[in-house]
Amino acid sequence: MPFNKVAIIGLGLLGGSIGLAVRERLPSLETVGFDADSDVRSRARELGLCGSVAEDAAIAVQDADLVILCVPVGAMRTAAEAIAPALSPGAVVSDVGSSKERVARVLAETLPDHTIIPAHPVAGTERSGPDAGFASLFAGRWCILTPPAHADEAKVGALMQFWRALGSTVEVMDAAHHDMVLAVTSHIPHLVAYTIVGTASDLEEVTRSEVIKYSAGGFRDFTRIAASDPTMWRDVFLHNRDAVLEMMDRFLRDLGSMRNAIDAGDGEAMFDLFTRTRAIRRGILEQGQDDARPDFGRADHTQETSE
Ligand SMILES: NC(=O)c1ccc[n+]([C@@H]2O[C@H](COP(=O)([O-])OP(=O)(O)OC[C@H]3O[C@@H](n4cnc5c(N)ncnc54)[C@H](O)[C@@H]3O)[C@@H](O)[C@H]2O)c1
Ligand SMILES: O=C(O)C(=O)C[C@]1(C(=O)O)C=C[C@@H](O)C=C1
Repeated sequence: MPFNKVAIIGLGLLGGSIGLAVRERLPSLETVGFDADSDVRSRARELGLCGSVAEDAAIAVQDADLVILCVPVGAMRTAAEAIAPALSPGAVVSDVGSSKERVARVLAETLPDHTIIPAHPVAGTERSGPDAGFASLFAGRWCILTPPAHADEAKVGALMQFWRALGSTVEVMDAAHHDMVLAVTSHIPHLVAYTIVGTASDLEEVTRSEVIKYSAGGFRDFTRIAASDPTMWRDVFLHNRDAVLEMMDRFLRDLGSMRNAIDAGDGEAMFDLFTRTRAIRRGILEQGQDDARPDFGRADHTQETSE
């Protein structure tokens, strides 16, 4: 492994999972963690998420050759400012933020003299906080790196090696392209889930108890997604604004077409779309990519919220 010491800033679902995965898969790699919330730092120590948990971000990154910012995308600047004075000159600074272009810009502005290689492990659950982390989160999942155009290739290769060691399949992508793809595959689906659950709970005829009572099927899947962390997702939509708006306009057009088909009794249009989307689902399953996260439902830490 090309790294000796990794500093993990932010010890929630992502940071905690990285710490646990390193302990399991790269036991010789030293891990130091930090979180801005003192309760999270205490809990991270109890859970052993990292080899040690520092009381200060600057102390955590001292002598680290890899620093991973695992904070909401809106907190990246504050987190980067806090580590700036103590970073080793040769350290690789990365992150796990769900949107990439603006985060990359913020990190480059805040840490102009350092190697920044943004990353996004496309792996998560609706849970957050230090108790949500688990070692197998990244196994068999994609991790997308979005290095700047003239990034040091050896350092990009080292970061790839790190994520592969945690079980991920690594892909390199342009940050703007990443943001467009993730807008449609992750960000808008979350927005749809938040909205449909909100709409259902707002309807006067459908009382909250009925929403819960009849949510055994498709709606229940939406409630899982809609239980995702509000801070994280507010920040994603504030940061990936342009790509989300572009993809949302397309989605709204397509939703409008479906509305027209229903209004006109055009069963053929509906049948065609539903047949096409069913084939997409089958294709995903044939590639061996189920929609369940690794071990989902088999261990306590991955069970649904509120159960
Ligand atoms: N949850 C997911 O499914 C998922 C998946 C992939 C990537 N991500 C990305 O990972 C990042 C972290 O998400 P998470 O799910 O682990 O969130 P989380 O809420 O579980 O953890 C975030 C932690 O960051 C801490 N924090 C906030 N500001 C800080 C600062 N300035 N310095 C130090 N610590 C700070 C918080 O106290 C919290 O403990 C986000 O950028 C998110 O977009 C999330
Ligand atoms: O499965 C879930 O609960 C997730 O929301 C995971 C998910 C996704 O949309 O795929 C959410 C945000 C991330 O940036 C990456 C993964």
